[in-house]
Amino acid sequence: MVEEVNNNSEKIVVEDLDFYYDDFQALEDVTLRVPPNQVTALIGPSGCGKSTFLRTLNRMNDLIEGTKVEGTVLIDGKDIYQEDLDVVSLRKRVGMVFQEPNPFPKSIYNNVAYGPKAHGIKDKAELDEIVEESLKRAALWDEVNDRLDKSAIGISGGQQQRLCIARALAVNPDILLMDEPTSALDPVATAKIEELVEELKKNYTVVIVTHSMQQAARISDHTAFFLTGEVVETGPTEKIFERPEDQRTEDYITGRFG
Ligand SMILES: Nc1ncnc2c1ncn2[C@@H]1O[C@H](COP(=O)(O)OP(=O)(O)OP(=O)(O)O)[C@@H](O)[C@H]1O
Repeated sequence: MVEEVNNNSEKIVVEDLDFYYDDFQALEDVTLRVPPNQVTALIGPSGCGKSTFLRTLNRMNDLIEGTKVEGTVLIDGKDIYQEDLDVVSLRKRVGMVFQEPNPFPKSIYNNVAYGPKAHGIKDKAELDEIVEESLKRAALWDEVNDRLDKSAIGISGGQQQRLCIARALAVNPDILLMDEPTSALDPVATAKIEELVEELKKNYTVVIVTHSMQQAARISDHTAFFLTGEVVETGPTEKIFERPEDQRTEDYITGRFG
């Protein structure tokens, strides 16, 4: 089912996307629109292609040998799979946060400053400002501003995950991809990340994979339900959860399978 949309208002437009790991087809004919400054949740049973799909949005799958993509992914109307596209700047614009917090074994400051430095920013005052602003946006500044030179490995898992979010924000993306960002966290740390996601959508377009339907219902505006590599249904989260059109969506959200 394809939702009626106004193309001009879409941040990401995916049309007829197929994806292969060698001979195995992991995504089939995926068509999906992601609206700007909203949270879009990808839900569905394990192995249905959510993470694979997420990684097609910043070409992270290119790093896996033997993979093949067919179809179209437009970001702000531009095809991100066109041959001469600069993948480094694509990944700068489309940041990513993973399931396990994965800070670098460096100081808190250098975790956040790493990306801007790699992109050529050398001025200390400018870096200081980026680090502070990114940590504030990731709702971590108040907890770590007195120990920026301490190792990122010494902070809690929830703080590490917010640090990874700050690290992604430091290179000024406009889209943030989150692959089950709370699955390794306790309920308190999870609640903080969920609150943060709500806040982030004011400035960023967020696409989040989650195993938790409660989480999708709490924090997303749009939801796409994936099943064996296909998008079965997509639409406003409230509609998907309260009035799904496809029986398979209903079965999944009511816990009848998956
Ligand atoms: N690097 C890879 N090489 C080969 N097959 C892969 C690879 N990564 C994923 N797959 C396969 O592609 C399919 C989709 O996997 P994917 O991780 O995208 O699903 P998912 O919905 O995100 O699952 P989960 O919720 O368990 O993370 C699965 O059958 C998986 O085994």
